[in-house]
Amino acid sequence: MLSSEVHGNAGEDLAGKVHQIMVAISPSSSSYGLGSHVVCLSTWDNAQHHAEIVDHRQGKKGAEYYVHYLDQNRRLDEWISTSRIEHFEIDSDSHAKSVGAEKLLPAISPSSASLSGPGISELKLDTPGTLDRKLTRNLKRRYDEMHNVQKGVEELAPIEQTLEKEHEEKTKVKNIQVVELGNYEIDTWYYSPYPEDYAHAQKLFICEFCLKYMRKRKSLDSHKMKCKLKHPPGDEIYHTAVPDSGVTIKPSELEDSPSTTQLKQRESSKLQYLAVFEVHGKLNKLYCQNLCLFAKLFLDHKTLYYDVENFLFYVLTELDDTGYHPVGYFSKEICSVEDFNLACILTLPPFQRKGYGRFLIALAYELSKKESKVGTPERPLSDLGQVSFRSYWTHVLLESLREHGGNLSIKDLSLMTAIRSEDIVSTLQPLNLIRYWKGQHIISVSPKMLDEHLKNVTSQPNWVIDPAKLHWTPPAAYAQKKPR
Ligand SMILES: CC(=O)SCCNC(=O)CCNC(=O)[C@H](O)C(C)(C)COP(=O)(O)OP(=O)(O)OC[C@H]1O[C@@H](n2cnc3c(N)ncnc32)[C@H](O)[C@@H]1OP(=O)(O)O
Repeated sequence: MLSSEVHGNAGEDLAGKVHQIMVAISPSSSSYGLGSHVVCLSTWDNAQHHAEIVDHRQGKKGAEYYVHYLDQNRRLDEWISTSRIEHFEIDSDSHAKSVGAEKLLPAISPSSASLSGPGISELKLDTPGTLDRKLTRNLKRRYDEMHNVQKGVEELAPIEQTLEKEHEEKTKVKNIQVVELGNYEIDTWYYSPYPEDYAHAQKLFICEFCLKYMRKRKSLDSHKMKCKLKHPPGDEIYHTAVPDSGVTIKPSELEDSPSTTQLKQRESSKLQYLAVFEVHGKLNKLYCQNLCLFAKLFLDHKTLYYDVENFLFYVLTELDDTGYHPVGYFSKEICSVEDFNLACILTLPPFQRKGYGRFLIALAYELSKKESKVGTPERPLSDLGQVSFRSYWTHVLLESLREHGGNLSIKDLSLMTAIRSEDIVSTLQPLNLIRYWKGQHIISVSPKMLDEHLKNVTSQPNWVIDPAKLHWTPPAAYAQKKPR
């Protein structure tokens, strides 16, 4: 496949530029000033929430406000009409202070209050705040490290604070509201720095094979006639078939290239054929840039957009008789000095909570095993990233301990699973399976404790990756490859 077959865009002539958010009308024409605090009815649960006015504009039916719900993730920010604003909070400062304090410890645990909204049906978060008040600064730092808690802006170094504030300012209003990809129309979650001509389109049309983005359906239709890609432009490194029930078909039971008849048979028996493609950032730059811009619509934090050359992208696809349709991906730095085995991970919203995130995480660790390395995901982790990694680590570690009768050191476990020691400690400690003895952490576990914990894990399918079926060469060998 030639990389020139990937049709168009990414940065276009504006590569690397991040756009300013438009402010449609001046603050004076609004009855709620920017930054003021209100109580309003959200559209995602129709309940009252404290919110902050982030932006405003003149809509067809009057003033509209872009609000950030103070106790929620930014993916739930939205434009609402004045009729949804129930009242204005005069004492916004004191409220802001209390909310700021609550936001310090967003640790995620499987118990406690749940949260809902688009794409987030049951995210469970610890009720924060109480713990914070009891911790000294030192203890809190240790707690944060242990639990992957992200720092508040005020805790960052000055240069990081400036960058963080700039990032917040530039990305505070979601620019593109909807994307159409294949058979799906997907509501976006966050701002993405598409080039100026596209950055403020209400909706973008995206070719699901080359990820070129367009503003008009007719452009997409004519593009489809020309685009020859039927899968991501790279090498297939793994395939498997999974039934809807989540039980794995052994890769050995799969023929190498399924025929249309076989695919139809699978369809009737509700089998889903999955394939993962490795796409090299240097060999297929445009595709990878388009992928990053698209992924940013669902990733809150800074991510790479244009400097993709030093990364590999592992794109998970579902196969049907029209082609390989992307459902998620993760990126991996070719040479990570910090032992990161995954930079960014995304499952597209329509495919979330089906086990694909865990499949991709498991794949990232299988690649680390092939490299004889231990790995860890790049920080910061998003709330959904944390919950997914913690679930994967918990499951894999408990299973390994059960298999070996609990008689393993942290180092043994790390070598066996490719999970970094710090992640092992932070996973097993809250389960009371770690003791601190003579200055070190040691695993302290009985079969009964393991059985108890294992009863509570995994509601999602757990697709096992068969290392023997993984066709993959560690990245060092890529230095010699030429663009295709
Ligand atoms: C290093 C980084 O990249 S951090 C950034 C991570 N990426 C993002 O935040 C982008 C947006 N989010 C996503 O793309 C997805 O939510 C992912 C990739 C994090 C997870 O993908 P999914 O395909 O939904 O994950 P999957 O179905 O395998 O579930 C994994 C675990 O997370 C849990 N989980 C996933 N979504 C949710 C949710 N909304 N609420 C509660 N739990 C959830 C699942 O229940 C499962 O745990 P369990 O087996 O213990 O039940």
